[in-house]
Amino acid sequence: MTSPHFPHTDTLSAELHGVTLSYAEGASVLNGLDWQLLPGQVVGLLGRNGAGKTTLLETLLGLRDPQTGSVKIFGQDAARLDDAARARIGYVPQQNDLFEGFTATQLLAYFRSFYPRWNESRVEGLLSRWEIPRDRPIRKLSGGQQQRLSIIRALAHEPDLLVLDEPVASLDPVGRRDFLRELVDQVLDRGTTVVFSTHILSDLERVAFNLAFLSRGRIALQAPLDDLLEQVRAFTGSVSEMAGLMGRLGVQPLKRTPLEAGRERVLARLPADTALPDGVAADRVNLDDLFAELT
Ligand SMILES: Nc1ncnc2c1ncn2[C@@H]1O[C@H](COP(=O)(O)OP(=O)(O)OP(=O)(O)O)[C@@H](O)[C@H]1O
Repeated sequence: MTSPHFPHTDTLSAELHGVTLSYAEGASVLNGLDWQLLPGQVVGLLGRNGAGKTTLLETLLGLRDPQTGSVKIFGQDAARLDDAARARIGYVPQQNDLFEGFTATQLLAYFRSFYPRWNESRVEGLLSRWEIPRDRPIRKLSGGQQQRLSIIRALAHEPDLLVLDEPVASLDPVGRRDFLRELVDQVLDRGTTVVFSTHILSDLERVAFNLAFLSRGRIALQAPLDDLLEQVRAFTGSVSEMAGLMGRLGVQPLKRTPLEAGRERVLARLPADTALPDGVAADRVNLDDLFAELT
């Protein structure tokens, strides 16, 4: 999603290589993870509870130090970003970190002072449209109002990289729709790179997202949602039939699930226009199936 008026850059928005991270008392959460975010890409990060999405997003932002590997944002070491690069990032954490004693007006005035770029008319528009009380202490706002304010703060300085950790968790369906519309506008207007984690799969289907599946500490697969729905198929048969079929099609299974009596279900991504051998039944999968099988 790029157009000629965006500043041209070949630099990756974010780049992680061989990233391993474990917490002091646990097994590794990220396990040799490689990941790239291209400029203008919109990526939905999917993973089960506890898979490590928050850990990954915090590591990507340089807020956590991995034990091994490298993390770069706009080509710079994420742990040592200069001020100019920092000002190009917007972040909505899972637990909002708004100063609770401030009002929305005070909070936004405070953050405005840090950023060379600040879109006041967008801020004003969103505050009104999302009906955020401006002069009440933030701790007295509802969870959804606080989350909206956190989103406004992250959009206000027109970031080039926007990272959102479960941004819609406490929004009602109308709030989620408004938020997604705003996100799409941001991407269309500015070519922003966006990555966000969510469990609400129907929201992902509303925008032409790339999906990244986090499983066992790695990005198991990243691809445009439309391509996945078009190309991924489920096959069922004996283990030997499935091995023969995958060989004939020249594809690696994405997931193998053992069934009774020596049979298995195999999920595979077929190149576009693959002709299936006669008599082979292939089921289409939906986003729920992909989430269940790939995370
Ligand atoms: N500060 C911490 N100290 C120790 N362990 C942690 C810490 N934060 C997370 N973990 C553990 O790391 C794993 C990954 O947690 P993380 O919050 O990154 O997952 P998640 O995919 O974001 O989960 P959810 O979908 O439930 O928000 C979990 O097993 C969690 O218990």
